[in-house]
Amino acid sequence: MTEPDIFGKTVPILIRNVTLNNKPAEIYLDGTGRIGSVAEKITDHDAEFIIDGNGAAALPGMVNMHTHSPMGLLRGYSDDMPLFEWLSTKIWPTEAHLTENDIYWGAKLACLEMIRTGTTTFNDMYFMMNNVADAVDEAGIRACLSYCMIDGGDHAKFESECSVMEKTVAALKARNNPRIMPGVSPHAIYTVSEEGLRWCAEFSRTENIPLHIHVDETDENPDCIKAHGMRVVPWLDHCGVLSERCIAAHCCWLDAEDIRLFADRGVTAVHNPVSNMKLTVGRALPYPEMKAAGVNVALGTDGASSNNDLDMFAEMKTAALLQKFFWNDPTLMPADEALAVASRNGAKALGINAGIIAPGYLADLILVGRNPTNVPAFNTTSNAVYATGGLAVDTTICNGAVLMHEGVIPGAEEILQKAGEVAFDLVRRATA
Ligand SMILES: O=c1[nH]cnc2c1ncn2[C@@H]1O[C@H](CO)[C@@H](O)[C@H]1O
Ligand SMILES: [Zn+2]
Repeated sequence: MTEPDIFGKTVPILIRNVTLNNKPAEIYLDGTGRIGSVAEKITDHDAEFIIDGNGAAALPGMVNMHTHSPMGLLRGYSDDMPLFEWLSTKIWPTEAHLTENDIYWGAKLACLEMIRTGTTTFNDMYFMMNNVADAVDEAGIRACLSYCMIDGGDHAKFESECSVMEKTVAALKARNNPRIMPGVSPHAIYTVSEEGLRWCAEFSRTENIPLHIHVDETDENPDCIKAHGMRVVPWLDHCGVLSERCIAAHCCWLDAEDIRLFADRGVTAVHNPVSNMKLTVGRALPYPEMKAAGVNVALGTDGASSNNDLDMFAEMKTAALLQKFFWNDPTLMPADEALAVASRNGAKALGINAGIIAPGYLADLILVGRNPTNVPAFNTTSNAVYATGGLAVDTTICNGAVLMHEGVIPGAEEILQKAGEVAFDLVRRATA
C-alpha cells in the first residue's frame, strides 16, 4: 500500500530494487531536488521514504518538447483532416471561446496524463499561460511556458500581442518557482509578421529565455520564397530568430542548407512523428542529415487534438519506426538514441540539468514496473522504446518529489471529471 504522505514533497528518498542500464541499482534522492547517489547498494543515507521498485526499470523522466497542453480539451473533437482546414474550420473557431477556467482544467488534464505516462518536463505553447502555470504548480511537474503570438500582419495586433507577451513573462518570473520557466513563442512564419518575429527574437535574447516556434510542418517554402525571396530557415535567420535558444517544432521540410544553418546557430529541432503522420504533412523530419550535421534533435507529441495523446513512450516508438521506414534504413534511431531524443536532448535545449540518472542531476525520473510487456529484460531501454507504452510507468518523480506511485496520482478523479465537463461546455458555446 502506498503511504499517503509520500506525495508531492521534496524530501530524502531511497529507491531500492530497480535496474538502471540493465544492472541492479539503488538511487538516493538527496532532498534538495537532486540525485544524491547511484550505486548497487546504498547504506549511507537519511531517507524519509523508501520506495521498493520490485524490479522496475529506472529511466529519466521524459521531456516533451512541443505541446499545447490545454488542447486536451479538444481530444477527439476533430480528426482526419488536413492541417490548415483542421486549424481554420475546427480548432481556431473553438479556441476563440476559451476561458481562463477552460485553460486551467485543460492544462490540469495534460499534466495528469503526462505524469501518468512518465513525462516530467514539457515545453508548452498556448494562450493564458498564467492559468497553465497554476496547473503546473499544483501538479508538481516542470514546464517551459510560452505565450503564443499571432499578429496576422496587423500592426495594432502586433502591439497588443507584445504587451501580452511581456506581461506573461513577468508574471511567470514573479512566481519564483524553479519548475516554471518562461519562454516566448511566435506561432509560425505564416501567422506572425516580420516585426513580430524580430521582436520575439530580441525579447528572447534580452530575457535569455527559449523561443518556441512551428517551422516547416507542411512545406512553407514556396509561399515564403514568393513573399520574401528566400526559404523559411534563411528567412527566420534574417529576422534574428535562429540561436541556441530557438526550439523549432516539426522541421519536416528542411533541406541540406537549412540543416547547416540550424547546426551553425545551435537550434534544436523537435520531431513530432505522430502529429505529422496524422495530419499527413508529407515528409518526415530529416533525422539522418540532422544527426550528421550535429543538430540537437528532441521529441514532442504536439497537442492532444492532433496526436491524440501525450504519451512520450508511444512517441519514441513512432519516431524510431517512422525514421526507419521513411528513410528506408532499419539502423536509424536505435532505442538508446530514441530515449536520448525523448529525454536529455530536450533537457539540454531548455538548459536544465536533467535527462540522465546520475549524482548531481535533477531528480526527474520514472520507474517502469514489471508487466508482460517488459519481460524478459534483456534490454530495458529497448523494452521502453518498442514495447511497454507509457501506461507501464508506475512511479513518476519530479524535482525529487513523488507525483505518482504504484499508479496512484492524488486528485486524479476530480481532474478527469472537471476536464470532461468543461470540454463539453466549451464545444457547446463554440457551436451555439
Ligand atoms: O500542428 C499545428 N500546427 C500549427 N498550429 C497548431 C498546431 N497544433 C496546434 N496549433 C495551434 O497553435 C496555437 C497554440 O500555440 C493554437 O492556436 C493551436 O491551435
Ligand atoms: Zn504544434
